[in-house]
Amino acid sequence: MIQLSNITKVYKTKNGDLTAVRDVNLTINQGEIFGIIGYSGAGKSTMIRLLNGLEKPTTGEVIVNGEDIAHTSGASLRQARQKISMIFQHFNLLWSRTVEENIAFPLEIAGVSKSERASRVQELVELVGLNGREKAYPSQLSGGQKQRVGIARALANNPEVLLCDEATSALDPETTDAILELLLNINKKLGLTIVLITHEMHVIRKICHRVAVMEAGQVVEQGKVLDIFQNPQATITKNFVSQVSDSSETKESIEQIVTNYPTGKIVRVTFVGQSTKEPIMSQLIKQFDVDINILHGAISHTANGPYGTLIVHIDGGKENIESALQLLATNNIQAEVIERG
Ligand SMILES: Nc1ncnc2c1ncn2[C@@H]1O[C@H](COP(=O)(O)OP(=O)(O)OP(=O)(O)O)[C@@H](O)[C@H]1O
Repeated sequence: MIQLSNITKVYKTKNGDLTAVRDVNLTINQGEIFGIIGYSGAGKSTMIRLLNGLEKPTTGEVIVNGEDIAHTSGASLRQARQKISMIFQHFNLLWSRTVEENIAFPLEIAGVSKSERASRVQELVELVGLNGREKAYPSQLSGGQKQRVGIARALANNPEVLLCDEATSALDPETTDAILELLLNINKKLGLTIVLITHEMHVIRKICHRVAVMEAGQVVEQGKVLDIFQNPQATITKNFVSQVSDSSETKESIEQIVTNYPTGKIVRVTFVGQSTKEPIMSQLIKQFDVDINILHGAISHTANGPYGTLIVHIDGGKENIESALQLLATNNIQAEVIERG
């Protein structure tokens, strides 16, 4: 559906060349929700602008729907871009137009007749849950409702790809979840391919099927969201994962236990699928004569399925602890030592 091959983007600035994106290769499949996560300056906005042809790569190819966006211009670029829609952090609504007039705007530009426009707008209003708010102006809407207008407007001309530029970053946590649910429903209902950029791992966990992690213009890690949560490789990915896995209380209790119990190891154990059903902890205690103290436990849900995390303090003889960790590994259970006593 979307193929980025060897993409590099260099901006010419008055201080010299600045490489915003460096040698990126990505494939995004039809109908998937793909997330790009990174801190500020990582190159996410540049990536999204490359996907809709607002920026041209310095080298490389951007294929969307069979069309080489990077090497197309004029009428054929405009035509290709009709199939690529976008929603924004600050909604970018027309403030002097009502909800229904905002949604109708791209239909007017596309030359859709007045009666067709009216029925399409009503369909979209229902799809995004704005019934009864058709005549309201953006200033009379909550942030979540404004983003619903943004989504309806983006879907008006039946795009094949929806790009989301930090679409929930200006919203409170509850509204963020409601908007993410809406995007997930739209993806399922319409089979729409969604590409989103964010700096929040919560967004990735909640709706994305796959994710690419960007740092200093490069994709340092990519894969299925469940795999990335279970077994993050790069340091930056581990930081993002701990954003949603470890509460501040857990961090405090880890610090406390390290002070109080200077021996043993603190280990984050991640269970997926069948492994959640095995009584593995009691097996470790019996078999290796170790003490296990549970510090934190949680089940998290991703678009690929649930996974469970336990943070435990394992104490006992050095060799026994090693053997216990070994047993987890042979059972295909991820165990990461996060602190050594
Ligand atoms: N038009 C431009 N001209 C020059 N440099 C740019 C331009 N756009 C982005 N950059 C630079 O490219 C790098 C990547 O920026 P980009 O906006 O893509 O990152 P980002 O991950 O989206 O960060 P943010 O969330 O802060 O926007 C930054 O160093 C930025 O200053």
